[in-house]
Amino acid sequence: MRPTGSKPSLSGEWPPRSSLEEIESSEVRLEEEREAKKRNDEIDRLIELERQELKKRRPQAKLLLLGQAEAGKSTLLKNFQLLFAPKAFQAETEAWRAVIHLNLVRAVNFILEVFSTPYSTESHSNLNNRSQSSLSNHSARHVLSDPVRTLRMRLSPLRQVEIILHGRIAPESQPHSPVPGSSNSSSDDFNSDLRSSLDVRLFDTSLRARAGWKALARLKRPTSTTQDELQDARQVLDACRDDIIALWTNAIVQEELRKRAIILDDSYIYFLDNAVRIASTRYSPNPEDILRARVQTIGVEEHHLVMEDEIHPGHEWIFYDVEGRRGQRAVWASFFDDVNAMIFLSPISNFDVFLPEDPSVNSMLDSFSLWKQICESKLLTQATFILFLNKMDLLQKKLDAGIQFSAYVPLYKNQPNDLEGVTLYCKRKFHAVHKHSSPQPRPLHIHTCTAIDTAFMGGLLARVKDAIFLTMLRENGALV
Ligand SMILES: Nc1nc2c(ncn2[C@@H]2O[C@H](COP(=O)(O)OP(=O)(O)OP(=O)(O)O)[C@@H](O)[C@H]2O)c(=O)[nH]1
Ligand SMILES: [Mg+2]
Repeated sequence: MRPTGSKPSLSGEWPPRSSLEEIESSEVRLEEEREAKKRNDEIDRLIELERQELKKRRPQAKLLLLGQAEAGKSTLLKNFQLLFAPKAFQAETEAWRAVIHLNLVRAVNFILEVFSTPYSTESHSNLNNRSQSSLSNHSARHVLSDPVRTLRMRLSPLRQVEIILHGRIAPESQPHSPVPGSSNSSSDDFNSDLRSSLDVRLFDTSLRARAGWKALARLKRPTSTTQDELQDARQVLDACRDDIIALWTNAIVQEELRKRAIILDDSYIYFLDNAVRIASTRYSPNPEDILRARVQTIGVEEHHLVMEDEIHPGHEWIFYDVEGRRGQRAVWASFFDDVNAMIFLSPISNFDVFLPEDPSVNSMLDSFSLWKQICESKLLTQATFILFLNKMDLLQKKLDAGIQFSAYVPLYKNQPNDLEGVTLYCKRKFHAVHKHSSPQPRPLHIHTCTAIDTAFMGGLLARVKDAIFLTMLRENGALV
């Protein structure tokens, strides 16, 4: 390129000196421009590299799992793990084996306890006067036939098995006498009095373990004593297999449980029904067994789920899984900041159940009022709300058995006592509460589900995952 504005020199030099200087300086400038471009290209390269790195690391999502006790929060979390981090889920199988064994042993010991303890007014004397008088009237109902007495003796080593397994999973707490059940909602005086007393005992004695129990259970090198103890416990359980089945299928036992209005938790029935497989020393849990295993959450647990699927590998979702009991709910709010999605579980099959922690409160009404409080929270205005109406399988069973939804939810009077009608009523109710209680409009997704049904949950959670990613993209401004 010719330097502009150069004139011939009077001294006759060509090119004139000033032009030479100009040419030199323009070359310097060109060189500087080349350097600057190189630097810019390098900066662009680094920015692109960083962008690629960021893309690889991907943003984290923060999700809250809320709802009353036994709503299925931890079970839903297991479903997320099973679907999106199957290798991590598989790695925990061994830890779950001990919990499932403990669940089974507690169910058996509970039945044995029902048959060994006559009803007593003393242990329930502080509940209420009505139940005290009623229980004392019926204390003579204690029945123990010979075959059951023999089974009780033969199964007595399971007490020790329970202590060993409990020490492995929840060493910080003492094993309680097991009460893995509740009683039905019959209006009969005796049954309803018994129900309130048993529900209180259930509340006091469910298996509670701190978040670290899995790590404890899968310690790489347990001491040889622990190893031997566990091995012994498994062998005792295996040796008791036939007797467990004999107890569970015994007509007198079933009749007595029915007479006493005791309905075992659905999960404990499942483990007892599958005792032949579970009590075997060769037993390895399958996904449904793990979803059925019950460990009550203590406080608020943080779980990191790193996606293993091909679409979002390495994405990290941080779940906050809370303890649902009434007395624990005050601490939830301290986890409400920067939440991407709030997932609320309502076990709608519980329409005829009363809270173990407060037998005067109907579980479904408690769920509605808890939902209202959460919707009202100003801290959660940015979060997407996802509501799961859970335990549809149990709802279906109850309606099929003729239990009237309207007997517990009077507003439902004169409407069909079927799954469709009841579900629609609940959906509308939750939707209306959300609409009227939220400080500002916010997305709400409502799903019905059965959290122990892996096939059903697979399709549902794939859609839920997409909805959460979409929310995150919108929040990050990537989608308008
Ligand atoms: N039948 C049936 N059982 C379910 C369903 N969802 C959960 N469960 C069982 O219900 C029990 C309680 O579930 P969890 O997930 O432990 O309940 P949670 O909400 O975490 O309860 P807390 O930790 O006490 O607050 C477990 O034994 C589950 O296997 C369901 O849809 N159907
Ligand atoms: Mg839980």
